Amino acid sequence: MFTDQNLTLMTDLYQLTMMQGYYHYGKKDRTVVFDLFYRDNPFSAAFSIVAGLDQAIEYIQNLHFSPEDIAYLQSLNIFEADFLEYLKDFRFTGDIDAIPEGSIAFPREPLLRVKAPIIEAQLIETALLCIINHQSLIATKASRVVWAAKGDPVMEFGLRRAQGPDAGTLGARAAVIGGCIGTSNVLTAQLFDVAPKGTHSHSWVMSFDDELTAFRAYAELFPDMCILLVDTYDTLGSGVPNAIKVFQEMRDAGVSSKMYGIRLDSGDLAYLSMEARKMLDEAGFPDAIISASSDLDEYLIRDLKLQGAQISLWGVGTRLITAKDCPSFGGVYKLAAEDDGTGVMEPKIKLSDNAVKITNPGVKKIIRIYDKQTGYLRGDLIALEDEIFDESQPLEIFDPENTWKRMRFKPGTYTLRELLTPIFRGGKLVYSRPSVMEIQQYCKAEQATLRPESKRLVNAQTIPVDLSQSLYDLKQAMIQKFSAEE
Ligand SMILES: Nc1ncnc2c1ncn2[C@@H]1O[C@H](COP(=O)(O)OP(=O)(O)OP(=O)(O)O)[C@@H](O)[C@H]1O
Ligand SMILES: O=P(O)(O)OC[C@H]1O[C@H](OP(=O)(O)OP(=O)(O)O)[C@H](O)[C@@H]1O
Ligand SMILES: O=C(O)c1cccnc1
Repeated sequence: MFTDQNLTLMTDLYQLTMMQGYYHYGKKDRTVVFDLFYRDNPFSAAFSIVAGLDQAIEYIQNLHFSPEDIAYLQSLNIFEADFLEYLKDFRFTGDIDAIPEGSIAFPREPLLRVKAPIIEAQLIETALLCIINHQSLIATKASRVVWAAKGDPVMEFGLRRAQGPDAGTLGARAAVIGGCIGTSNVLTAQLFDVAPKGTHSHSWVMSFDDELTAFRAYAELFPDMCILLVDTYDTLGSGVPNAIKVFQEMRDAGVSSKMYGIRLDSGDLAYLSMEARKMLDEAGFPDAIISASSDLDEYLIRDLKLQGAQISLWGVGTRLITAKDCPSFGGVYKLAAEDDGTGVMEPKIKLSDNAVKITNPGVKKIIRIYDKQTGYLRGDLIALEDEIFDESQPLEIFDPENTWKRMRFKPGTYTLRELLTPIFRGGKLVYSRPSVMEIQQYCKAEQATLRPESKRLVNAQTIPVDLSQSLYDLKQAMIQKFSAEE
C-alpha cells in the first residue's frame, strides 16, 4: 500500500466525526492553521532528519472520497446524508508549507504548516503524522548509523524484519535519505531510483555439496558484485580460505572484479575481520572488501571500530528499519490559528501544566541562523510569519524557558535562512519534488552544518531553538489571558 493510492479513509474516525460536526454547524470553511511538530528528538539525539514529504504530497494529491468510500461511511449510519453528498467533491484546496526532506530539524519547529478550511485540515492530520513520523524516525536513525560508520558505506538490509511492507519499503527510502548507499529492498530501489545492494545468504552455501563449489558458482555468475558469505561453517577455517581460493581462480582466469570480498554475519566481528584482513592481504587481495552484518546499529559499529575491526562495508537491518531503541517519532499536529471571521488569523494556544507542552500560537516561520565564517548552524528562531529579520542588523535571541540565556550576533557574522517552503497553494502543488538521491545529497550538506559535538551518539550538544520576541510576548500574553479566565 503506497501513498499514490487513495488513502482518504486512512484516518482516525474522530477526524470524520469532527468533519461532520464542522459541516453540520456551518463552520467547515473557516480557515485554520495547523502545525505539525515534535517535542523531543528520538534516540536522545540533538537533531532529527525530516523525511516523508514526498509521500505526504502524493497523499494530498490523491485525497478524495471514492463512491466505495462514501458507501462505506454511509453503512456506518453515523453520518448525515448532506455531509456524505458533500464528500463526493471533497478535495484539498489549502496551502501547505514544509521543511524540505533531508533537512535538520529541532523540537517544536513546524515541520509542516497547513492553512486550509478546517474540514480539510482536520482530515489530513492522521495520515500526515503517520507518514512524516515514520520516515523522519528512520532517516534520523540512518544518519546516526552512517555517522558511526565514519565514511564507510552502509547498506540497508531490514525489509524482512520491518513492521510490514510499507515500513520496509518507505523505511528503506528514508534510510537512503539518511545516508545509506542503497538497500537490499528491490522495490524501494525501483520505486525511488536508488541502488539495489546485496550479497548472498547461507542457504546459497547450504544448497551446494560444499562451500567452495557454492562460492565458485556465485563468482562465475556475479564477478562484479562478488561478496561471499564466509560464516556458514567455519569462518577462518574454511570460509575465508575458500573465498581466497575463488578470488585466486578469478585472477588466474583474468577476471577483474569491480567489487569482491567477504561478508561476516556472526561471531566476534572485530576479531574475525582482523584475522580475515590478514589472510586476504597475505594472499594478495588487499582490495578485497570485508563487510559485516549481524544485528548492528550505530553503537556496535562505533564499538567495533574502536576495537580495530577491519570492516569497510556495513549491512544494517533490524535495528535500523525498526528504530529498535526508539520506536516512535512523537510528531503532533496542533491548531495554531483560526480566521476570526474577518480574514484575520487569530492565534490559538493549547495550555498545559507541563510548560513544554504549551503550544506556540500564531502563524509562524522558522529562521535558521548560521555562522557566516564557518557555515555552522548556531540556532533556530521560531518567529511570526510577518516578522522581518535583516542580516545587516544585530540579532539577539534568547531561550524562552530561561530568558537570561542570550546569544548576540553582530552584522556580518551571521546569515539567515527561512526553512518553511511553499508546497501547495490553493490545493495546487507548487513545489518541484527532488529525487531521493538529491535529497540524500542535500541531507549530507545539512549534516555538515552541525558541529561534531551535536552529532555525538550520547550527550550530544543541543542547539538553541528560541522564540522571537514578538512570538514570546504573544505566547505569554495568551497564557496570562487564559490562566486568568480559569
Ligand atoms: N567484537 C564485538 N564487539 C561487540 N559486539 C559484537 C562483536 N562482534 C559481534 N558483536 C555483536 O554481538 C551480537 C552477536 O550476537 P550473538 O553472539 O548472539 O550472535 P552471532 O555471533 O551473530 O551468532 P549466531 O548468528 O550464530 O547466533 C551481534 O549484535 C553482533 O553485532
Ligand atoms: O542482522 P540485521 O541487521 O537484521 O541484518 C539483516 C540480517 O538478515 C540476514 O539474516 P537472516 O538470518 O535473516 O538470513 P540469512 O540466512 O541470509 O543469514 C542477514 O544475514 C543479516 O544478518
Ligand atoms: O544481501 C544481503 O547480504 C542481505 C540482504 C538482506 C538481509 N541480509 C543480508
